[in-house]
Amino acid sequence: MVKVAIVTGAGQGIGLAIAKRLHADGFKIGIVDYNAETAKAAVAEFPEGDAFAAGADVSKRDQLNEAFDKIVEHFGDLHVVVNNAGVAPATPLDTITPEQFEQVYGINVGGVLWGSQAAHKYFKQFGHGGKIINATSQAGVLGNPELALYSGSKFAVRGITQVLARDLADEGITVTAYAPGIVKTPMMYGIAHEVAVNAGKDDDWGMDQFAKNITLKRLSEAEDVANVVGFLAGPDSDYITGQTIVVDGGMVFH
Ligand SMILES: NC(=O)C1=CN([C@@H]2O[C@H](COP(=O)(O)OP(=O)(O)OC[C@H]3O[C@@H](n4cnc5c(N)ncnc54)[C@H](O)[C@@H]3O)[C@@H](O)[C@H]2O)C=CC1
Ligand SMILES: CC(=O)C(C)=O
Repeated sequence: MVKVAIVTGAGQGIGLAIAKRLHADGFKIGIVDYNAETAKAAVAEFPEGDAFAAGADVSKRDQLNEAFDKIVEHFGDLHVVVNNAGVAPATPLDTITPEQFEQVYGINVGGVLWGSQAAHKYFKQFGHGGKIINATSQAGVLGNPELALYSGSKFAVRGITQVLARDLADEGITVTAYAPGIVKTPMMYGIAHEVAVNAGKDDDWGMDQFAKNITLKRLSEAEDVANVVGFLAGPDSDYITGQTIVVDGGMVFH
């Protein structure tokens, strides 16, 4: 049986690491990203025929549905959906604009809702269950300074995960979330830079603001997160639903 997983935001960073891990676990990989260039480069990292990219902005339901349609038509099935795409601008309270609110919630929350809807449609159509796995953050468990929009959106992802776990359980669908800590990706270096500029400091200082409370005393690799998502996508997690698994080296305990 061909196992198929879709990972959004898999053009780089955590999403790409997840796609590679799921491929190593035997999945064919559908990559959804709004950056066509990185998505194409990501596909080239897989053996010929094992990965397929479809461009979409996850905040746009029609675009995301179309991307799912293309991937499912290409591989013929769907078993796992990882709603990973997200954005994280630093947003000190007085600087927040309605446009930023719509962008961050549209992508981080809308992307999870629309991706879950599309997953549900295909799990029903194929008559088997499936797994929906959503990206939240340690900042979605404990409010982080200067991240009001981002933290709020990631709290919402945990809420949606819990509700969908209850709503879809009867159909053999589990819904879980992963909450990374401070991962060495373009996103995290971007946040550290913004916070540093706002404070008139350098980027290392910005990173230290987030890194100083890590119990294991090292920043996260994207693979630390991908390992957990591999578990959530596989059969060993079949009795887990509604939970957020925190993979942050011990920043928040909940
Ligand atoms: N890097 C970190 O320290 C942490 C990241 N996370 C979460 O993990 C997820 C992945 O983060 P990173 O890999 O670090 O980010 P990243 O910025 O390095 O990569 C994100 C990817 O998603 C794509 N993307 C962004 N918005 C999109 C949209 N509207 N439609 C389609 N694709 C879109 C980008 O093109 C990029 O390929 C995000 O949801 C993020 O919030 C959570 C906790 C910590
Ligand atoms: C970007 C993020 O999720 C943080 C700082 O936890």
